[in-house]
Amino acid sequence: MRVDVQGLTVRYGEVTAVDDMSFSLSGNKIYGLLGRNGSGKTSLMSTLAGYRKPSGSVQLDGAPVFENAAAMRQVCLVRHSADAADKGDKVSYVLEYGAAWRDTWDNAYALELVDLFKIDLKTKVGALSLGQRSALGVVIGLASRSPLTMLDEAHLGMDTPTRYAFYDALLNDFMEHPRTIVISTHLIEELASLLEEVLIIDSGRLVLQEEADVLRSRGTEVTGNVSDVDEFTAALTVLSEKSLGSTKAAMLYGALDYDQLIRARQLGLELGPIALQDLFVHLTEPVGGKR
Ligand SMILES: Nc1ncnc2c1ncn2[C@@H]1O[C@H](COP(=O)(O)OP(=O)(O)OP(=O)(O)O)[C@@H](O)[C@H]1O
Repeated sequence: MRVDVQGLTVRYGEVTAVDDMSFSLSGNKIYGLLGRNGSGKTSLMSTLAGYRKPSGSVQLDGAPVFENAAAMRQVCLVRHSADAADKGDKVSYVLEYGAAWRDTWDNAYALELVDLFKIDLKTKVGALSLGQRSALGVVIGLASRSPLTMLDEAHLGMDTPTRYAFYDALLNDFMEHPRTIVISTHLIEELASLLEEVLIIDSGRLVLQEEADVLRSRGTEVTGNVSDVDEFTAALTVLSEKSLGSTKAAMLYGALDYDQLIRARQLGLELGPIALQDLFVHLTEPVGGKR
């Protein structure tokens, strides 16, 4: 599903959560929506899902989503820890409701995922742990097979093995059933390898939208002897550094030119792709104000 957003602003009284945002998603990719706390991710996704009237335009496959039942049936937004589900409902009822609402729902797959995440169908939502509630949200999100599926911090409270099971399920199902998936997360490195395109938002504004591989090529990780790395990076933009004994790794922002690549080789430095997380930290406003 294609998504077109034009001049979108979301305000809560004095607070501008989304500030004149415009972008398009060509579709059938896994998109990472990255942004610091309060940057506007949830406000943006709920507007894309048609939950709030947009100031500006939000179109899904060329049609406005707000007050458009047919378009809204094509969308599944899973907020963290399945908080939209009624705590008194049994898991089995939540799945039935999911099935009734979505034409693309795959019930056999939903049951497979419930089994994978070890969720008892007879348990009431309120009796599930935080991680189990999140897993239920993921079951709904994936089994819906919605042409636009948005997962907003869907991993909240999941332990590490469960999160990895979620990432595997997501990737496998996406390969078999390509669709537009938007994931917001603060665990950037864990999900980085799944993301094909990345949108970074900061204070309600789109900072960048780029293919994940292109984004990674905007920086370099340089590893070698502490003194060699220090010499090499002296005049460059260093995003972060890590030292272990006599070895140091520095994350650099900006592409290296030919002479710098030659110098790195002379010094015996190893060059590798930069971590998405370091780029993200660099591109968004630091905690406590401007750099
Ligand atoms: N219902 C609301 N009433 C008033 N202000 C709100 C409301 N919902 C969100 N906001 C404000 O809008 C801004 C964006 O919030 P939003 O939840 O969209 O950000 P987010 O990027 O999803 O944050 P997080 O990563 O912490 O979940 C914040 O300043 C927040 O305080």
